[in-house]
Amino acid sequence: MTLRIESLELRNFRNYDEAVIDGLGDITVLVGENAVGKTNLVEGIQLLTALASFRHGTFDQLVRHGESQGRAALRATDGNRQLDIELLLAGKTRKYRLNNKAKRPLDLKGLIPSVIFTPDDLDLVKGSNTGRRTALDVLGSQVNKSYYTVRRDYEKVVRHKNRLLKDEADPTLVEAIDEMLVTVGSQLTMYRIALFERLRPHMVGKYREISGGREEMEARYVPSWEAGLSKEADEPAPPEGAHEASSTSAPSSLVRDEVRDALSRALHERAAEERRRGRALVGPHSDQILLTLDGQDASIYGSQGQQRSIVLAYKLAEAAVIEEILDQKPVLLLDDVMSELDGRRRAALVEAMEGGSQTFITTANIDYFDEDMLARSKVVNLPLA
Ligand SMILES: Nc1ncnc2c1ncn2[C@@H]1O[C@H](COP(=O)(O)OP(=O)(O)OP(=O)(O)O)[C@@H](O)[C@H]1O
Repeated sequence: MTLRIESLELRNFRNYDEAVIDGLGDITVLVGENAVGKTNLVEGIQLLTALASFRHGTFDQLVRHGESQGRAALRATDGNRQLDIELLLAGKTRKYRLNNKAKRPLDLKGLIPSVIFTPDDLDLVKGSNTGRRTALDVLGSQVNKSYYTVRRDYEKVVRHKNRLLKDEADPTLVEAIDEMLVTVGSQLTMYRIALFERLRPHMVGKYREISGGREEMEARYVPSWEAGLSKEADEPAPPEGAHEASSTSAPSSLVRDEVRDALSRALHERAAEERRRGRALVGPHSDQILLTLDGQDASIYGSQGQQRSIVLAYKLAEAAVIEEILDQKPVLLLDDVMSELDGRRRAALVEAMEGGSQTFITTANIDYFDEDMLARSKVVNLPLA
């Protein structure tokens, strides 16, 4: 059964010294003027659910200025069990506890999944591939612990390789690290492709709904070694029995071997160039996610409104995939997005909010919400009295 957050507690977290918000229901509207701490609250919930922050800062930034330690905690229940999740911050470190027992972030992933939507998410379309890859990886890490570890391991390998290339190390050392890069990199690519193939149809469908079918949106994952292989790799992989392993469809061995070969070949072909340029060029850290509208690059040709629709479709697709894989609706964290959307898009968002997900939405202007909705929501005025 889906877990619902009942209460939140913050101590020396961002601009909060002590804050308790309880009696939370399906929809919580956080209202307040600029800089009162609406986004900080949403960030706290994201750290306790997705175990990551969309701000991608260091942990010491989360601690209230002038303090050495901070804490964020939530209590959730599904009617049967009660969970207390706690994040303890000290200096640059963070520690999690579940029901008073120390846990690694990995242990808590997927327990209470969440999807966050902020105005900065427009960068998903307009910005670089790095942002799109990161978004995919954050989703993958929430729904599959192996995805999380593979990605972490891959980042270590690339860091190591970049150090070797920068130091102009002996090519045999680079070749040795390339073997590891092929092993871990092909796994990460396969996880990404499988997850992407789950996400894509939801995205395309949601976009069609939001835009009223005026144009066709498409999304494509292009591995760094080029489009040649992506046709085979696009084949949906068969699920692998176990709930979690099937979550991002473990790759079939045929496709896995092809990915390994293509990656290995590209590394070999571009080894001299990598040495010359002093950095790793081939691998999933250079893969691309292309978004198009009627076949044209949406980042270049899409209007602001079309780009917003793509982001909204992406976020709704994320929520759908999480529900599909984890069999529970994610918490929706919507930070100041109403003002960015026109009537049709706002309606799509409200429909999603009313689809059974627990939702936290921030706004500086309560007028964006109709009375009906406010009557069904818990309205929290910030700053707290
Ligand atoms: N570590 C910290 N210690 C103390 N204050 C902080 C810390 N980090 C951020 N702040 C402050 O928190 C305040 C509120 O930030 P937040 O982003 O939550 O505002 P907001 O209510 O979402 O505002 P807006 O409507 O403008 O987006 C800012 O004034 C910021 O300087």
